[in-house]
Amino acid sequence: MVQVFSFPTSDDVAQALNTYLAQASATAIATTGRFTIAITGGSLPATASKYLKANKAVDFSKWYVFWGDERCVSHDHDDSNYKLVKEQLLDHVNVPAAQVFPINPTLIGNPEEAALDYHHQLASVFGNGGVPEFDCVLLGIGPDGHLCSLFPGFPQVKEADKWVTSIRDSPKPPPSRITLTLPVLNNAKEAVFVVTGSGKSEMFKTIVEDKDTSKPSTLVAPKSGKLYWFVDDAASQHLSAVKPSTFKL
Ligand SMILES: O=C1O[C@H](COP(=O)(O)O)[C@@H](O)[C@H](O)[C@H]1O
Repeated sequence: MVQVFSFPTSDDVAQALNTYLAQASATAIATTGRFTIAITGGSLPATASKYLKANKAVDFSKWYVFWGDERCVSHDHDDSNYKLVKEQLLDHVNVPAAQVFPINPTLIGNPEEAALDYHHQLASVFGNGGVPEFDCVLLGIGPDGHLCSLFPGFPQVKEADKWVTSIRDSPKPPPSRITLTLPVLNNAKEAVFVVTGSGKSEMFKTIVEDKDTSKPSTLVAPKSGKLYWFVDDAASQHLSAVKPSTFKL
């Protein structure tokens, strides 16, 4: 079930995400005792965390936090997606340090090794038996239609076996990165995109309505069928055939 939820403002998106994530977390914890989530960088962490970080009903002690992609920089670098999520969310909530899985900072000079290490970090939580099954992957889109560090026309988009891959020539700086692959993203129980602002409105339509498969974001199609788009009206302004749904859980 693909659903687009469009809200008047980005603040409304932040409030709805708080509601959604609180419920998704509670459901997963009631079922499995934990909530596993992959979070990306860019503009998403601020929107997703705005209300969530103060939500006392969420049991963050049961969260296991991974990154959808990471730039090969130190943890305190301004380009670090870890730093971003730490400052926006993790510094404000009680996720145990042992349940937070950033890139190994000793391997940032070697993206291939860092990707392999990240595979092992995933395996330490999900086991080696099969593709990790996140409760939720929280994703953004780039203006070119990329997601995570899967860029249009780059071979990483076609990766069919590895859970984590690397890139040394990212068209968006910094050039060296690691990223979860589509097999992992599409094995998530729920995939949630967040898009705000008019700047991405054309690309949002290209992905959701035109289904342009040259854009990596179009290729996110969880086997579970649960794909949600949380967007503001500025981002959804060009939709015509796709009608946003009323948000309710
Ligand atoms: O480089 C990246 O870009 C995308 C999109 O970022 P945004 O700033 O356009 O929202 C992001 O999802 C990804 O994690 C990041 O590494």
